[in-house]
Amino acid sequence: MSIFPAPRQPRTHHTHPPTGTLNAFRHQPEGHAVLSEVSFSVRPGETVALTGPSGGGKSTCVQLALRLWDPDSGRVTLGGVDLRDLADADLRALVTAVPQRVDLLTGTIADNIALASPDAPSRRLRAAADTAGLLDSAAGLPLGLDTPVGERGTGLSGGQRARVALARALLVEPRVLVLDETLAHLDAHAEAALTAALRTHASDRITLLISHREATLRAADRVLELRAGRITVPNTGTNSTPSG
Ligand SMILES: Nc1ncnc2c1ncn2[C@@H]1O[C@H](COP(=O)(O)OP(=O)(O)OP(=O)(O)O)[C@@H](O)[C@H]1O
Repeated sequence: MSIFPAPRQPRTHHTHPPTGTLNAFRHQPEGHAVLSEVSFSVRPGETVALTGPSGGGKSTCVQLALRLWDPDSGRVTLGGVDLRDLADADLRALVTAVPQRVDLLTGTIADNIALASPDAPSRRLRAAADTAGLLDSAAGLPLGLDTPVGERGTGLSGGQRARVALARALLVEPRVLVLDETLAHLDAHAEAALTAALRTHASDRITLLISHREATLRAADRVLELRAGRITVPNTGTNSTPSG
């Protein structure tokens, strides 16, 4: 699985990207192969949706991109660099996952977005909130970023919390944003709209998202279906040309 280019990598990685192939991954040495010969590349700016039946290996795939695990054979690369060769701190700065259940603290929505990037200028914070849809009337927050948040996020809906979590992740400016059904708390229309907004504001950020919803899959550049640990429908997005 190759994700490229990594930020601040020399341009040569664009022209000679190595192929990242995940030959096999098992959760336990004696267990069944959860992923087999999963090989795909994602280009800067692309939004790739992973879909497929339960147990197909979607979460495992994004967990490998976060290096929660290492493949048994094969490799996962970012900008041509094997994730195993990146320092943990570098990897954490490059690849950010939005958790399904985000911890919110007492304060305002702005305070909560800023948590991971306290020094970010307010204009960037506002832009992240805007992309996450928190400034839209549809977000249902008349006080916007000044909306008070109770302990552990009380007072906010699941969808609003998901948007705050997303804005917090965007403020970090990761090169790879991972959404493992994070937006499932939103209704189908809102999830698709947010996916489309993320794609519009992607610049060279890569988004890997897991979703089952048709509208969201249509909003992605490319859809990969994982069944029993294999990609069964590679490169069949509705919006894109095939990736190299
Ligand atoms: N920590 C683990 N230890 C052992 N097996 C695991 C572990 N996590 C996942 N598995 C197994 O790996 C396979 C793939 O799981 P994974 O969560 O990646 O699938 P998924 O496509 O994301 O499914 P879902 O849509 O239900 O979340 C399943 O057979 C699952 O039981």
